[in-house]
Amino acid sequence: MTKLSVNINKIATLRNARGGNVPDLLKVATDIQKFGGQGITIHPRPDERHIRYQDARDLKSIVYTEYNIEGNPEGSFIDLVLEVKPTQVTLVPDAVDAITSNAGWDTIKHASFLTEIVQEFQRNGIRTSIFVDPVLEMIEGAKIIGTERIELYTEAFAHEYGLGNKKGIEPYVASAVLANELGLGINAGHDLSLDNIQFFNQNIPGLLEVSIGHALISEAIYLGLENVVNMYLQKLK
Ligand SMILES: CC(=O)[C@@H](O)[C@H](O)COP(=O)(O)O
Ligand SMILES: NCC(=O)COP(=O)(O)O
Repeated sequence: MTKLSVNINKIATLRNARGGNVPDLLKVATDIQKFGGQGITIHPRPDERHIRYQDARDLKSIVYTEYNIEGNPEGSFIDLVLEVKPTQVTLVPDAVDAITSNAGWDTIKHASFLTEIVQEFQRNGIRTSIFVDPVLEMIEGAKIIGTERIELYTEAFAHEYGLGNKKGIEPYVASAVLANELGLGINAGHDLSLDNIQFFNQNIPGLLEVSIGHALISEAIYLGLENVVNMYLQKLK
């Protein structure tokens, strides 16, 4: 079964809106795991617009499932991840001012940089994943870098699926087939939702983990967090 890792960035967004501790991020992370969530994902950005670096530290003792920290591997982010030592680090080529993640790595152009970073995290017992577009050359480049996993950037799939075009899955299927042949673990994320997750999961061979945040937290406003987590788990069977 594909594991569900819930990205709690947007809980932190709501919390930060009033400067206090409501909603309590640590309680939400605890409850998500109690409801059956198999991982917690955070994406601390340099401006700490939602997840703060201290949240990453505080969550370490709370997350007993899989702990995934995503971000652009620059100075303070690297130090934070090496300090916290999560289950997994997902490397994302985000610009500092990006409203959200909007591209995968060029694993050919940045091969030497990413190889060095991946080896540093692996030496510290942290599983690595590289955020990539569903482009075969990028998958091959990720293998050469030596990462254990890739994360397929699923915005394009979600957009096409929302327009009724199921063919948008095709590059992801081809990428997954190649990743399986190369022995790369496959994660996926960005704009996945209750609407599109079952079709995606049913069509991607070897999918290990999906990380879902924006849609899931938004859906929980109407359906309740425990109910939504279980709806995703049912669709991921
Ligand atoms: C890499 C990825 O797709 C997610 O981490 C996404 O970037 C969520 O970030 P925001 O919650 O800041 O949109
Ligand atoms: N890696 C994707 C993630 O963590 C959540 O992305 P989204 O569901 O908030 O778009």
